[in-house]
Amino acid sequence: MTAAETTPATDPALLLQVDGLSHRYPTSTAPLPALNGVDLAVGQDSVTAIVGESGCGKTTLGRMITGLLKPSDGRILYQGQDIWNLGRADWNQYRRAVQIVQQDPYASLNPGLSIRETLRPGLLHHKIVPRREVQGEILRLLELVGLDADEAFLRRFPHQLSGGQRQRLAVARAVSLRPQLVVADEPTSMLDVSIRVAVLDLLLSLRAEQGLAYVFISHDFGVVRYIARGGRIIVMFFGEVVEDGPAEEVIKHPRHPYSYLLLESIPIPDPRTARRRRQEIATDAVDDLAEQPPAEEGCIFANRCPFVEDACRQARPPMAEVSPGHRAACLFPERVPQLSEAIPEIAGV
Ligand SMILES: Nc1ncnc2c1ncn2[C@@H]1O[C@H](COP(=O)(O)OP(=O)(O)OP(=O)(O)O)[C@@H](O)[C@H]1O
Repeated sequence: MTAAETTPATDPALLLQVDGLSHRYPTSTAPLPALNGVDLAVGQDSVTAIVGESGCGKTTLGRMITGLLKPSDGRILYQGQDIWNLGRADWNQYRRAVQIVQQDPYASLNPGLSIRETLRPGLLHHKIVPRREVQGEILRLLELVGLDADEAFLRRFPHQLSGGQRQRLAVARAVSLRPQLVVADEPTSMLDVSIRVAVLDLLLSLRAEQGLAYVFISHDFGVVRYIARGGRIIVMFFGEVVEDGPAEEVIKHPRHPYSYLLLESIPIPDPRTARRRRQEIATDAVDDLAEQPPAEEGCIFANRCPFVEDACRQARPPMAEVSPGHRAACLFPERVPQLSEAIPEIAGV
């Protein structure tokens, strides 16, 4: 390994560092740029929420953090080590320490495996507990995630579970390997609102009990607000990070026009308030990433920005500090107005 590949993370509280990450998917025509120069840092025992519209690259980023997809450019440093330069033993250790919970528990659980068979192989393969204790550990995990911890339940198959139970099982499988970081990719977006809150509460309680860090991916600022309290929010647009700051600050006082418009477009249950909300630019589908403007053509959000100036079309604005620990890629962050209303905790509740 070169010195750069083994550079230790400067902050000992830092678990994971993403450094200039870019990805282009090969297509039959030109490569499709899905991520462009993404930086982020994840502290031990922290919550980092990644929010943005569909297609902005959130899942691509999550899969890369989990080691499921190799970036075209950039590095992912785990405890200071580039994960793509790890030896076999360290790589196995990384794949255990960083787990993913995906959006669709129907797709992520093998329908042919019972609950016992879903949880058992990982415990054995990674020698989490001695073989004779595996059964007890499976029952402990089921109890931990709020499922029935009994023999009859262990024999059930995913199709015999409700959507919420299936997602609890997916969470149990992720935490069974005693990870340090869980990437949760829209883990509640396919669940009913009532069940959604219960699963979010489960994730929060597991974090407190097990000292887990989360990278939580969502398009829903209400959900992000609930889960990321005390953590950070990273807003992505068009494959790039446009804002990164303490969760409460980003939600109460966004400093990038895209974050502002995303927050302003959240539906409010009160119809009188709802009428006042703006439902424009940010709610459009994200543009075709193949059309992403090159850096020399200015700000990535310029064509939709209500506050755009000529200067914004000269070069891509760099991420710049707008207040301590809060950065935005905007030349005029002071023009972003205050939100018209505080957003509800979870949209629709
Ligand atoms: N395997 C693939 N091959 C080609 N293009 C892909 C592939 N996976 C994703 N993309 C494209 O890359 C871009 C980013 O996709 P990604 O799934 O990371 O975004 P996202 O923000 O997670 O969106 P969603 O919430 O809809 O999943 C999109 O334009 C998507 O169509």
